[in-house]
Amino acid sequence: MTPPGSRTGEDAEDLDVEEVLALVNDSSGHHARGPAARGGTDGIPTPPRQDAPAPSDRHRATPWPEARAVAERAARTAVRAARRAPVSVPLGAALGLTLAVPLDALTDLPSFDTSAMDGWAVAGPAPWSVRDESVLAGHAGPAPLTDGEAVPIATGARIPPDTTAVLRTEHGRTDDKGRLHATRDVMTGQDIRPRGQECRTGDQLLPVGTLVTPAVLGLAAAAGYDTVTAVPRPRADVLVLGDELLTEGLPHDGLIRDALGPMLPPWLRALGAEVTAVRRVRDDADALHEAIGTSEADLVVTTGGTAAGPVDHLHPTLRRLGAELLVDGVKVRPGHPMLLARTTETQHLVGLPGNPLAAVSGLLTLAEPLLRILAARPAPEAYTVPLRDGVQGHPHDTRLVPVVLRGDQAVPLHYNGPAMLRGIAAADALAVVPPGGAHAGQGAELLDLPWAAAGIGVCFT
Ligand SMILES: Nc1nc2c(c(=O)[nH]1)N[C@H]1C(S)=C(S)[C@@H](COP(=O)(O)OP(=O)(O)OC[C@H]3O[C@@H](n4cnc5c(N)ncnc54)[C@H](O)[C@@H]3O)O[C@H]1N2
Ligand code: MOO
Repeated sequence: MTPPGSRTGEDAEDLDVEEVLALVNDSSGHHARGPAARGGTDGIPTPPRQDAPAPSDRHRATPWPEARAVAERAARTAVRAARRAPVSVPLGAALGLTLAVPLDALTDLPSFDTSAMDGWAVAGPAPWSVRDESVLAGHAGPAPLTDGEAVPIATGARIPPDTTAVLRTEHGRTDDKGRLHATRDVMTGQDIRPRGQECRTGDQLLPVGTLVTPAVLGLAAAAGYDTVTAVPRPRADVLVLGDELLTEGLPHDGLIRDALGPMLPPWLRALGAEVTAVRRVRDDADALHEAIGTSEADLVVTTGGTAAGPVDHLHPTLRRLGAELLVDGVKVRPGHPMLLARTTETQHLVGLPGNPLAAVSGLLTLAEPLLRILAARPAPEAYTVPLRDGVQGHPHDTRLVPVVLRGDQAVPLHYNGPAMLRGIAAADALAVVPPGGAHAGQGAELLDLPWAAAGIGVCFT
């Protein structure tokens, strides 16, 4: 095993989905846990990491693109350390997973010569005498035809031996003696799907690394699979911090509704995670320490407590746990206090700011790349769309602005303040607005939202 941090940054960049998959497949079950695995605790020195900021940069915010790259590298390091074995998952539970072995056909498809149409199986030239019985889908072994014979047949039924063609219902006419005639030319083999037309047993249908979509589930079932072998879903625990949060009813007396508890779990699932726990943690340093320290998840997501308020316990707690801060603030608005920490060799923590749109920003900046690599999902192709309206920029930081897609333009939405969800709830994507802003017509990179057309929005289970 390559020890974490021993690769050069350049090598680590080259570790792509295939290598992640290779590591998953070559699982040795090594999984460091507990305090000894926490860098810098119990007198164990923390080795220098290629994905940690240099000590002099520790308290400087990371540029937005770099923060995402750090999250990817951190995940690669965790994949190398964890070496989680591939899992066999029933088709009904496999949506959104990544194939860890190729999907090879377990059968010929079709597995028998099949009628492509409702009509008659015919043998030899017209006219044909028509048998009384019909051949239906699901029937086994129809009797062979002899020349001059026809038998009614349904779409999907087995073709009787010695059939020369299938004549569609609408292309046949029966005369007064009950003989069948064709109203147009009949080509040998027409409307017969020959066995193995789509694949032969053993053919590779899909390679390793394929995302399991609804169509993949359908293909796997057709090809004889009950389960697929996939990269295990990364586990995520969500810790919602804040004594001011209500879980029901109207805000009152300075208390507000928790917007993140309902929003984050399904969003994390759409990003490929299995959400193993959603816990509310009161504003108490010991409670937070216990919640993080006992989590067995690959990713702990906290909300709130990232800033320097009187009850913002996250930084001190991470220090107490001996966690290593890989990103401590990002040059992005909203969400700049977001953070990424390595809590153990195989576990990371993403600290999302409490303001709800700032939390979304942190989710897409840090949690998305981390989960994508852990789940061995392919990176989405970056794409840009012209902005219909200019967007004011931050002087130094990237801005993420909710947009809707209208025609071939992205229309920036109002209500994009850090504490607002009204814009993002109506949005198709977040536009990445560089420092200094963007003028009308300028192309902006878009981050798709999971429910928008291009994403795997089908993960809402
Ligand atoms: N002195 C400074 N204060 C703040 C700074 C700063 O740089 N210096 N940054 C501001 C920014 S930007 C943000 S974002 C927030 C981050 O705050 P925290 O992560 O510490 O979060 P909280 O203080 O706990 O909450 C902030 C805000 O969000 C509300 N909140 C929290 N959790 C939820 C939830 N689950 N659902 C809905 N709303 C939530 C909370 O009530 C606060 O209003 O810090 C600024 N301050
Ligand atoms: O993250 Mo804060 O303003 O950037 O809400």
